[in-house]
Amino acid sequence: MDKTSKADGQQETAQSVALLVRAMDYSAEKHKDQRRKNSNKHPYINHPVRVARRLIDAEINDVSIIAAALLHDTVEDTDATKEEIKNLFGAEIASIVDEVSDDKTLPKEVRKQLQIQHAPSISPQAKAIKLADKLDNLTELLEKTPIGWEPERVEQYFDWAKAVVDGLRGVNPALEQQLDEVFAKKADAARKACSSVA
Ligand SMILES: Nc1nc2c(ncn2[C@@H]2O[C@H](COP(=O)(O)OP(=O)(O)O)[C@@H](OP(=O)(O)OP(=O)(O)O)[C@H]2O)c(=O)[nH]1
Ligand SMILES: [Mn+2]
Repeated sequence: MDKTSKADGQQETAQSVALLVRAMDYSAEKHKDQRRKNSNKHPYINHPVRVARRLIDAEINDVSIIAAALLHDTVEDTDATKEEIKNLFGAEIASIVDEVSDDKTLPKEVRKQLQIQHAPSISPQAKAIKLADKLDNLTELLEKTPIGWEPERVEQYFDWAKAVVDGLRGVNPALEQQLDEVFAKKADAARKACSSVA
């Protein structure tokens, strides 16, 4: 590698690191008063950071995808707007965040149905984030039930998430395999619960 391309590479790395730190800082600030819904009540920011880490573990290293993963719940769940994300992080990241954001002005039933409907046609970048998001929520759900969720609601979330995930398949075998393991564990737990009743 000659001197110029080495310097270019270092500058690119510095820009990527800066972008990721700015995305993490923005997300932490926006989610600062939110907690996860289960009895651990961990800070909400743990979830977007874990989603980003799950993508890295699945060998997805694209800076725009990782930044969008860190930001993925800001527009849906805080006062962040698509315009602000675009101004701060650029059109590509804003577009991915938009693709993974539910429109919270719509009734819940409609939002959930739209996720199933849209899953097959969103971009591969958005599909990867949604796979990691569902993997994280389902893994947490297997371990601990959110406060106030009856077993029936947990069942419904698993069934709905499976329908969304099936529409997202084809972008990352590692994430899909981990999701299949979670679905298998859930089915196993349900079988055991059934046989202990019988
Ligand atoms: N499993 C789990 N989920 C929790 C917890 N705390 C907060 N959540 C969030 O709750 C959402 C799922 O709950 P729902 O009641 O179905 O969704 P809603 O927020 O859209 O109404 C997920 O949002 P999301 O990330 O936007 O994903 P999704 O709704 O698109 O799946 C998830 O991140 C927790 O302790 N455990
Ligand atoms: Mn999420």
